[in-house]
Amino acid sequence: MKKITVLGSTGSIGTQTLDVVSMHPDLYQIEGLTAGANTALLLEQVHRHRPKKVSVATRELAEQIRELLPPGTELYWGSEGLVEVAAGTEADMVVTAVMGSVGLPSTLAAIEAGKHIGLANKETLVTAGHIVTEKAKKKGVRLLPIDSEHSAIFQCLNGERMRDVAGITLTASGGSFRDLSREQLKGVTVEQALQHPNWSMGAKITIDSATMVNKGLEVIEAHWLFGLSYDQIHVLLHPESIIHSFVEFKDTSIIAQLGNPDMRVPIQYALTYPDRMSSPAKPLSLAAAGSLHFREMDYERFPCLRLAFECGKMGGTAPAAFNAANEVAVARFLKGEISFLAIEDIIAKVLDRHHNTMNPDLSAIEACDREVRAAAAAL
Ligand SMILES: NC(=O)C1=CN([C@@H]2O[C@H](COP(=O)(O)OP(=O)(O)OC[C@H]3O[C@@H](n4cnc5c(N)ncnc54)[C@H](OP(=O)(O)O)[C@@H]3O)[C@@H](O)[C@H]2O)C=CC1
Ligand SMILES: CC(=O)[C@@H](O)[C@H](O)COP(=O)(O)O
Ligand SMILES: [Mn+2]
Repeated sequence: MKKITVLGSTGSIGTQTLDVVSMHPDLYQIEGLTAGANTALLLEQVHRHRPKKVSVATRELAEQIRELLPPGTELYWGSEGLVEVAAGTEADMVVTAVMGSVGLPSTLAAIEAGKHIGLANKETLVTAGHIVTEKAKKKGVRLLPIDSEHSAIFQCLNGERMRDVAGITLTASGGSFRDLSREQLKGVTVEQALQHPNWSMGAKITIDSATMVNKGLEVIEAHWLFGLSYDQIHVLLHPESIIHSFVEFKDTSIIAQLGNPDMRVPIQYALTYPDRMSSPAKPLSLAAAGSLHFREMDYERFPCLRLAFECGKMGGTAPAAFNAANEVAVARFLKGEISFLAIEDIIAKVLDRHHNTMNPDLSAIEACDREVRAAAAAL
């Protein structure tokens, strides 16, 4: 019986992780769960999966649910609560499915405690990739990718030698506004931005897909996960999201991973690795798909992707600054405070003013995150 903790169990990845766990009750047991503010869903999950420890975003929320928990369930809150649930149970694996850089300290704590990581929270590697990967190596824990593109690359690399790899290509759907010109982007609404063509995901990542920030974060995530240089990482527009990504080898052979867009597949693979099990996902019929399409990435149309590559190559605190500016700008867009195109403006302005610190430790990254958030909120 594998023991699993899910950080962010009430979100899109979190609920799908619990779906996978529920399909295999003989294989998995839930040790810990955390939510932000959705206490109603957390309570349902707690009564179903009986974790030993749970956490919510604030003390107030914790007090609201204290009496409603099954006897013996330990209750925590805030960032310390996340860390306690991440590190303080007997879990073998922690699935990191919280949204944003708030996931960093708990992921580090889980690694420090020797837990294997099912990594959905890409912001963790973007902000502190050098620290997270070094700690994972030192502790001998696996960083098993859940992000669909990285799971695809991980699967394509299975049994291969990294020295034989020429490069990898991450596919990008283009997001909700793939076929709109920059002129047409001026009038788009939050509701339109939240209509992803292929995937049903949390609000923040759906907006990130439309700005192509998501692919930018994924490029940096891939750099750290697979130890590849930025010149070996490419992005290709693929509207159908059926080829999830591919690896090109030195002999020109390409190995790709394909499937209908369904996150339960990469989530389950992270849980079962190196085994595979049957899945409720709809099998892919290439005959039914008929044709797949590809386009070169247009970096003028999607400038955030270019910025992400630049920040990745720069290193230091630049990727953390890129990420924090984006988190604030997206939250402001979702609240209706700024336009869609202002997300890019805010990121670009923040980066223009950013003083890069090379090889930052955790406190330098946290300071950068705080400073950039304040700057991005004021723009
Ligand atoms: N959704 C997807 O298909 C994919 C997601 N990812 C990545 O996975 C991560 C999660 O994405 P997704 O599931 O879409 O996001 P959601 O917004 O759907 O869920 C986020 C989760 O984090 C919790 N949360 C949010 N803020 C806080 C906080 N301050 N403290 C504690 N918990 C908090 C939420 O709690 P609550 O809802 O209770 O407030 C929720 O459980 C992101 O990093 C994303 O980039 C990667 C690939 C695919
Ligand atoms: C499902 C998943 O992994 C998302 O990160 C997805 O990649 C978003 O799609 P695009 O960013 O390609 O629009
Ligand atoms: Mn992805």
